[in-house]
Amino acid sequence: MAGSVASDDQKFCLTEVLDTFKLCLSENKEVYLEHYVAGWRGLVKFLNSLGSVFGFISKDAVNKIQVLVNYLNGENGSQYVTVQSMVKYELDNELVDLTKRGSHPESGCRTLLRLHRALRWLELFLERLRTSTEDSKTSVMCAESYNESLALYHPWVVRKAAGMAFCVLPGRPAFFEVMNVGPPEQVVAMLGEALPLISEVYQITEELYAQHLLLDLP
Ligand SMILES: CCCCCCCC/C=C\CCCCCCCC(=O)N[C@@H](COP(=O)(O)O)[C@H](O)/C=C/CCCCCCCCCCCCC
Repeated sequence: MAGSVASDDQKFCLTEVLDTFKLCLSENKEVYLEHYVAGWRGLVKFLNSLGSVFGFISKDAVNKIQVLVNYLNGENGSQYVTVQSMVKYELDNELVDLTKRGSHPESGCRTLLRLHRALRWLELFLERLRTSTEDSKTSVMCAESYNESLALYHPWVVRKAAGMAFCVLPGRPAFFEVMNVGPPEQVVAMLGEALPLISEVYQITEELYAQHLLLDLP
């Protein structure tokens, strides 16, 4: 099975990812960047356990996570505690390329936007997984979710490569096993718990970006 090659510290566990997404929201519904990137790190572990064909996707996600981690650990790290404070800081200090790529090609705002769009893919995919039946195909669920979300922002060549990678996704039983939660009923229950959290983080970020006209950052 694809997941068995992962060493223990690299082994994915959906429960851990769920825990990080639980920590993402502050009392006043701000999104903590530290936990947001930790959630993505957990998901990348899962992706890596599916094999090297997903390497180009994993690499892009890791690069983007690293950009945000560098901001968090950098001299202005206190401005990057929440997505809300990051947006305010970068906009107030003109650190975002708003219409075309220029002197800030890797702003926190545009980098997070790419992961934010991927979070929508995740939400759609997990909902399909949750409501799927034993004979549902993960490749089809993944492709449909991708076409409704991330694909809208990707050029043909990326869409093509992603489509080819989806074809080698393991079937639903093996996929559920890699999720490392337990029997299918437990996976479905866990997904039911995870989805509202992921949706809330997505919605809050979406509204913040819409309010500041940041949804189309180059
Ligand atoms: C809970 C268990 C089940 C779900 C586990 C899912 C694990 C997924 C982990 C990571 C997902 C990858 C996130 C990819 C972020 C892509 C960001 C992006 O759009 N990047 C493109 C644009 O970047 P810039 O050029 O503007 O800097 C970049 O061009 C992308 C390149 C790579 C291709 C991205 C394809 C994304 C497909 C997402 C589906 C992943 C398939 C996972 C299969 C389970």
